Amino acid sequence: MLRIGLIRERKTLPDDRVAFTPKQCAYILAHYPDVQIVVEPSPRRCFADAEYAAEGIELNDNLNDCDILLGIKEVPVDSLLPGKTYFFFSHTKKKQPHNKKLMHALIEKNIRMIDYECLTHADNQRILGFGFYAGIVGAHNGLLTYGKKTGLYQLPAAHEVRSFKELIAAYEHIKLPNMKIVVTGSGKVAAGVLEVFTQLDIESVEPLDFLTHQYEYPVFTHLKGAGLYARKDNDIFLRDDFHAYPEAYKCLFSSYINQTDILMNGIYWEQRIARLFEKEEIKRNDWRIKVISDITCDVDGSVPINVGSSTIADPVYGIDRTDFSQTVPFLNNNDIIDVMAVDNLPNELPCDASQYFGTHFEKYILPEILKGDSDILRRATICENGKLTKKYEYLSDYAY
Ligand SMILES: NC(=O)c1ccc[n+]([C@@H]2O[C@H](COP(=O)([O-])OP(=O)(O)OC[C@H]3O[C@@H](n4cnc5c(N)ncnc54)[C@H](O)[C@@H]3O)[C@@H](O)[C@H]2O)c1
Repeated sequence: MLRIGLIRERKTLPDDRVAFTPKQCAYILAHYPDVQIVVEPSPRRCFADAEYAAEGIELNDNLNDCDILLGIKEVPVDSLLPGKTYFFFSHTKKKQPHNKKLMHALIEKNIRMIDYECLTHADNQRILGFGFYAGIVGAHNGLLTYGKKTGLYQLPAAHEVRSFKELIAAYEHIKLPNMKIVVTGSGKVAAGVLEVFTQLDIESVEPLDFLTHQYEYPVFTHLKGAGLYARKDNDIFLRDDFHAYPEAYKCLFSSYINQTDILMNGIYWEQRIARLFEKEEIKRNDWRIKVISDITCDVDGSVPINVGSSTIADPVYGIDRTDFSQTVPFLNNNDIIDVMAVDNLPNELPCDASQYFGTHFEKYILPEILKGDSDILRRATICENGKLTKKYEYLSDYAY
C-alpha cells in the first residue's frame, strides 16, 4: 500500500495550489487500489478541507505514516519529517542561496528529495510544471494592462474569478481594438498565451506580414527559434547549437520594436542568451511598445526594464522611457511603458493550475512511483540517505 500525503503550504507568502484536487484524489482512490491519500488540513488552500471531505478523502494533521509527501513550494525546515520522500519545487538545483538551509536540512534529515523541476523524459523534456497557466494569466494580465492604459476596454483580474472558464465567459463581451502583439518563446508559457489569443479571436500573422502590414483588427505574431535568434557569424539557427553556445547568437527582436503594441515574453533565458532589446533602445524615437507582460520574469534579464518582480495584488509598474525611472502604471502616455512582472502567475488561477498539474502527475509520475524502480524518479532525486545522488554531486559545496 502506498500512502500519499498532501501537505499544507507553509511558505510566506503562502501558495494556494495543491498537487491533487479533491476530485482527482477520489479518482485515484477509485482507480489505484494500492494507493491511499491523506490531506493535511489548510486554512487557505484553493480547495477547502470540506471539499476533500465531501469526496471521502481523509483529513489528518499527522502525516507520519505517509510514504510520500507532496507539496508545491519550499517546505520550511522545521516542518520536514525525517526519513520521508518529498516532492516539491525545492529551487536548490542552481544553488539558490536562499534555499541553502533547506538543502542542508534535506541531507541532515535523510530525506529523499524528488524535485518536480527535475522530472524529465529521457530526452530532458520536462514532465511537470505550471508554465501553461503562467502563460494564460500572463497573456490575460498583458491585455488587461493595455485596456487600462489606453482606456479602451476593461477585463476582470484573473484572481477575482475562480476559473479560466469564467475568464473565457468575460471574453465573450470584449471586442478588442486593433493592436499588434508579439509573443516570444517555445515552451508551455507560450502555449498558454496562444490559448488566450484563440479564445479572444486574436489573429495569427506571419512575422514578415506583421512587420510590413497594418491591420483593422487585433493580430499577433509568434517569435521563437529561427524567428528570434540567428548566429552572429552566418545568420543560421540550429537549436542544439543555440542551447550549447547561446552567446554565439544575436536576437532579432529589434526590428519588431516599431511595430508592436504589446510584448508577451515567454522565452527561457539565462545570462549567456542575448536580451530581447538593450535598455537604451527604449529611448528610440520609433519605440512603439506600450505594455510588456514579462512572463519569463528575470529581473534585468531578457527584458532589461524588468526592475523587480511585482505581486498579484499590485502587478504592474511603469518605466519612463526618458530617464528609466519607475512610475505608477496605467498612464495614457507613450513615454511610459507598463511592465507586468508577477513571478507567481499560476497562483492567480490556483484551482485550474492545480488540476492541470495533478492530471500530469497522475498520468506520468504516479505509475513510476508504483512500479518501484524508475529512471524518471532516479534522475529527479537530488538527495537520499543523507547524501547527494551522483547526478547532483555538483551541489556538494552548497549541500554539505
Ligand atoms: N512568471 C511566472 O509566474 C512564471 C511561471 C512559470 C514559468 N515562468 C518562466 O517562463 C519561462 C518559460 O517557461 P516554460 O514553462 O515555457 O518553459 P518550458 O520548459 O516549457 O520551455 C522552455 C523552452 O525553452 C527552450 N530553451 C531554450 N534554451 C534552453 C536551454 N538552455 N535549456 C532549456 N530549454 C531551453 C526549450 O527548447 C523549450 O522549448 C521560464 O523562464 C520560466 O521560469 C514564469
